[in-house]
Amino acid sequence: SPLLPCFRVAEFALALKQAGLKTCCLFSCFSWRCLPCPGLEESLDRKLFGQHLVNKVVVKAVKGFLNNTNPKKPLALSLHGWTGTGKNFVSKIIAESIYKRGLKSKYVHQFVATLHFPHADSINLYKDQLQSWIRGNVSVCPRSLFIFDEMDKMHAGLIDSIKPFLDYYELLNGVSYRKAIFIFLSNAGAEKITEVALDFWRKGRTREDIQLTDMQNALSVSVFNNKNSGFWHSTLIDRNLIDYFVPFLPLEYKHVKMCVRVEIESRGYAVDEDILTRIADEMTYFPREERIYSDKGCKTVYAKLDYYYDF
Ligand SMILES: Nc1ncnc2c1ncn2[C@@H]1O[C@H](COP(=O)(O)OP(=O)(O)OP(=O)(O)O)[C@@H](O)[C@H]1O
Repeated sequence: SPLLPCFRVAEFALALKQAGLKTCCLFSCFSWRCLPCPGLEESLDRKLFGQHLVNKVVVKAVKGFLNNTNPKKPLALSLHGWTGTGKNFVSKIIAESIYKRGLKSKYVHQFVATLHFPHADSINLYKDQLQSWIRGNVSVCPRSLFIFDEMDKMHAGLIDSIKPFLDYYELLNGVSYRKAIFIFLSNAGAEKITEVALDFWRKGRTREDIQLTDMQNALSVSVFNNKNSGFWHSTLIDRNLIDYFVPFLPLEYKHVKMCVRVEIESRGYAVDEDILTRIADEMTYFPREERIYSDKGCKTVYAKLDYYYDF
């Protein structure tokens, strides 16, 4: 039965409790979903539009990692793409597939570069704080998830301070980081991704023909060489500590319409096709001649909805 592992975990937890053992594992097991991530693939298929590469890589990476009882290093995913194409959205779906409380779980930790690390002259302080924060949280629960947003705005060098945690060490000062997951989000490489997508479009090939191999080398090089990427001179790439570069394609008119439809339905209103089209038409698209890709992805469609519907 697919529920069997759940019962096993519950039985195990109960046994530990009866034996008076209050361990982190006990708590973390209770707040996990059943492995291996039953909802991840289904959620991505249903909720994420126009990102066939993302579905493929994320499911493979996360499921594979969670199924491995003895990983040699923590999982490090680097999500790249244009604004509003779903990077935060996918992080949320991953968190929800692992932890019952999703992003609200106490084992999920989010950092936003401009919010948490705003001052260049405090970089040494941030390095210390970040290291002790990660160390503290992984000591409490090895299955912790760390999400770093706006990596392209992160001061060069800061991210290097977490390098030891991403590496292949069995233990660092008595703590193993091998079961943790690190997700980095950034706009770096978005131009390169768009270039590849546009090239396919101009050649009359479908978007779904784009393969990971069309993207990955180009992406890693462009991110590495971009001084503003936050990964610049970063030993994370240098030492191959990023397991997967995940490219988010720019969203087209039809995807914007899908986002609007979902939002109207989620607010419990009947979909008015006319309003839906008008909202999608109001978004701006690039490049200037072809006008294929939404320059804000799906990001601002929700605000536009408020204007048309009297919610
Ligand atoms: N590919 C997509 N499929 C379905 N919904 C999407 C997609 N992309 C974006 N959205 C919707 O738009 C919202 C904003 O997207 P999100 O915050 O994930 O963008 P982002 O790529 O993280 O942008 P930024 O780079 O500006 O942080 C999401 O919460 C989601 O509702």
